[in-house]
Amino acid sequence: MRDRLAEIHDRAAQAVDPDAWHYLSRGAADGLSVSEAEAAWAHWRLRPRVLRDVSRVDTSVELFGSWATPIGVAPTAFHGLLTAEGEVATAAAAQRVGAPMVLSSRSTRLIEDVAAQIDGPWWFQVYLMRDRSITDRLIERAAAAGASAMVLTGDTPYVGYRAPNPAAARPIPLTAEQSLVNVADYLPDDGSDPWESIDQRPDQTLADIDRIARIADLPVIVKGVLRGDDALACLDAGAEGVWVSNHGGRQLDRALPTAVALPEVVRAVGGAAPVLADGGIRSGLDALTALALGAQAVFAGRPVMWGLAADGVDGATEVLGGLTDELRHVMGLAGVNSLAALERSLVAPA
Ligand SMILES: Cc1cc2nc3c(=O)[nH]c(=O)nc-3n(C[C@H](O)[C@H](O)[C@H](O)COP(=O)(O)O)c2cc1C
Ligand SMILES: CCCCCCC(=O)C(=O)O
Repeated sequence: MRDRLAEIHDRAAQAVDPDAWHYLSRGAADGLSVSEAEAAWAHWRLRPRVLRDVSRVDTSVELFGSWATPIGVAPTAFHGLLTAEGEVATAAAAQRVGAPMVLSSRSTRLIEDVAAQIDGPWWFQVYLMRDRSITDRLIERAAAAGASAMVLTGDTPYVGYRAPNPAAARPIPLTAEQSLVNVADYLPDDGSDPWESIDQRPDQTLADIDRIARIADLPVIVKGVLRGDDALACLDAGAEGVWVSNHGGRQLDRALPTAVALPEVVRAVGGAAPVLADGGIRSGLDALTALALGAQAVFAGRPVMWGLAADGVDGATEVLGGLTDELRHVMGLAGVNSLAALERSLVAPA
């Protein structure tokens, strides 16, 4: 899949506006975390089992819904930059593969139009916006449209510093219609800058977990956790899952790679709740490593965006389907035929 992904990546780079490409590719500050994320998975080695019946390898998983694969779509903003159908195309690809889809609060298509593509559950990612009532309405709409969980992103009290493209006229080449599609009806009509109402809210706290769970009447997973003690604090505050992530290296540069932080979080949680993970997942081997380290599901951010940009629904389907096929293949080679059979003893530090 790595070769195929490299090819999709290169075609995507040619297909999209250079400023959009800069937005999706860049990391925060010096870009250390973004460049470390992929390589960190290869610091683990596999300890396969032999003579296990792997004539059928099952990748299905139950996790706030039933899925054919534990490799899902991480929430990423502004898919309208990549393909005309935006998140509607992403959802169609997730539906084809049976992958969990997490819709970003910053989508460029109506929540209801995206939900209509999926015959079953999906999850909604929550950003707490300056005007709390706008966030609350988005949560209510997502729940009404069929979301089965809320993913509260905890690592973005404000957006990390990302060097601008020196040649860019605008940091993100979005139309106002794209960026405000879900919130236009709630904005003040006094001529003020709409971003003042919907910008990130820096005073978010653990108490927001319970608040969101009550508004949605759904489980809340906290995304962006990199420490065991923080995972426990989130669970104590009412979270029903934690998601290990450094936001694709776009928030706090030098934050730990997921491949390093995941074991500490899994140990601390001790099976009390699901642990999810993202960051640098580019192959079935990366996914297998994360799942054996104790993640119940893993998510791809940029690779899905590359697929969308290169080939719309078909491209995103190829990425999700290709990663899943490769996971199935390497599970068999490791001597495991179901996700339940994956366990920590299958991996060791290099
Ligand atoms: C262009 C872009 C936009 C993103 N937008 C969001 C977002 O709206 N909400 C969120 O929680 N995370 C967002 N993320 C972070 C992803 O959910 C995920 O943590 C990260 O992309 C995983 O790393 P990967 O790109 O190496 O797979 C974004 C990432 C990228 C690259
Ligand atoms: C300028 C608004 C960016 C919204 C945050 C999207 C995101 O999480 C990311 O770019 O990363």
